[in-house]
Amino acid sequence: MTPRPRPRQSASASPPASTGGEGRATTLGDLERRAAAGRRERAYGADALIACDRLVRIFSGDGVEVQALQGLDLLVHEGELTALVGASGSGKSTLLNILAGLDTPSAGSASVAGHDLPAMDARTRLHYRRRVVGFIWQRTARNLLPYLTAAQNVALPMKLSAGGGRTGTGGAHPVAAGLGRGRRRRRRALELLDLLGMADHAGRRPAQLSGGQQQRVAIAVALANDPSVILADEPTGELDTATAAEVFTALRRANTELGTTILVVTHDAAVSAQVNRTVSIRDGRTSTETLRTATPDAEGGAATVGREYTTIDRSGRLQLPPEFTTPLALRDRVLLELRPDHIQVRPGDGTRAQESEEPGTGTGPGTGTGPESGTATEPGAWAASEPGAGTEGAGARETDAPDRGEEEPG
Ligand SMILES: Nc1ncnc2c1ncn2[C@@H]1O[C@H](COP(=O)(O)OP(=O)(O)OP(=O)(O)O)[C@@H](O)[C@H]1O
Repeated sequence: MTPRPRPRQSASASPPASTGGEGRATTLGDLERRAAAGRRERAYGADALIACDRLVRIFSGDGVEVQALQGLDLLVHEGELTALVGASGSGKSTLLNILAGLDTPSAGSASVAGHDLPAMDARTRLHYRRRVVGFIWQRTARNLLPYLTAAQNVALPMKLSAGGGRTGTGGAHPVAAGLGRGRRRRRRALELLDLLGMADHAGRRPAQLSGGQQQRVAIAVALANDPSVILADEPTGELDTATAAEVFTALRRANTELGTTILVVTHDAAVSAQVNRTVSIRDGRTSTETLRTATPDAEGGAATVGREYTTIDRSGRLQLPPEFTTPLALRDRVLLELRPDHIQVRPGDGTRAQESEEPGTGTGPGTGTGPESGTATEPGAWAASEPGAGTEGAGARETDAPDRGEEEPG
C-alpha cells in the first residue's frame, strides 16, 4: 500500500467558491483540512510493514460459502514480534496464507514490505515468497527436505534465489561477501544455525534431529534470504512444553538479534504470554489486542504488565466479548452514551431501556444505534454529533459492566 504521489494544491487555485451548510463560504483552510483528512485516510498503514485493510476471504464449494475473513484490519510494524491467537476456524491460517503469498483475498487489501499482495503476478509472487517472507509450518516434516543435512537445507533457499536478500549487496549477504557463492551460502547457513543453537548439528539430516531441533533448523531456513517478515503457523504445535519454549526462544532471538519482523500463530498461551503484542482474531476479524510492557517493580526489578484492548476496525465496529454481553443480556440493540472520556454501552430493551429514557439520556449520541448482531456497535450514527453532547444528562446511570475493553480503546 505505497502512497501515491499527489498533486500539490496551490493557494491561487482554491478560491472560496462555495458555501457550507451554514451559509459560510468554504475557505482555503477548509479545503486544506479536508485534503489533509483525505491524505490521512489514504495513508492507512503506510508506515507499517504489514497492512491488512478490510481483508475478506470467502471460500465456496459444494454450494456452501465460508467467510473465513470478514473485513480484517491489521497493522504490524517493522521489528515487531506479534502473536496471533483465536479459536479454531477463526481465520488465522487463512490470513497467514494470504500474507505468505500462497492465497489471494476475495476483497480488501494486504501489503507486506511495500508489496501489494492481491496485485502480484506469478513472477512477482515467486520472488516475494523466496525473498520477502520466510515461512515456518507446524508440521516439522513440511519445513525441511529429508535427504539434505541441516546446513544444506538452510543453504537451499539462497541457492534457489541466487543468493542474498533485501540487503542489496549484489546477491550476497554482507557477512559472507567476498567468498565464492557456494562458500558464502554455507558460511551464512552455519552462522544462522549457530545463532539458533544448532551449529553442532549442521551435518545431520532431519531424521537424526528431534522435533524441536528440526523447528530450529526450520527457523534458520526461513531466515536464509534475510526476509522482511517471518510467518510461523503454530511452529510449536507438535512439541512438548519444554521443547516449545526452546523453539520460541530461538524465534525470539531471530527477532531481537536480526531485527526480523515475526508474526506467529499459536494456541500456546505460554508462547503468546512471551510477546509484547498478542492479536486475537474472532470470526474473521481482529477482536482484541493484548500489549505487554516492562515496568519497574517494588524490588527494583522489572515486571511485565499486560493489558487487553478491544480493537475498533476501520469501519468503527468493535466486538464485545461474550463474558460482557451475556451477564448484561446485551443483544440485538444496545444504547450507547458518549461521556467526556468514554462510551457507555447499555442494554437496549426492558427495564434498562426505560431507565435510559430518563431525562438527558434518551437523546443524543448512541440512542439510535442498531447493530444487527448485538456483538458489534456502529458509532457512525452519532459520530457527527458534537463530542459530549447529550452525555451528561440527569439520571444517566453507570452500568455495572467491568471497566475494560470497549470503554477504553487503545
Ligand atoms: N480451502 C478451504 N475451503 C473451504 N473452507 C476453508 C478453506 N480453508 C479454510 N476454510 C474455512 O475457513 C475458516 C477459517 O479457517 P482457518 O484454517 O483460517 O482457521 P484457523 O483459525 O487457522 O483454525 P485452526 O486454529 O483450527 O487452524 C474455517 O471455517 C475453515 O473451515
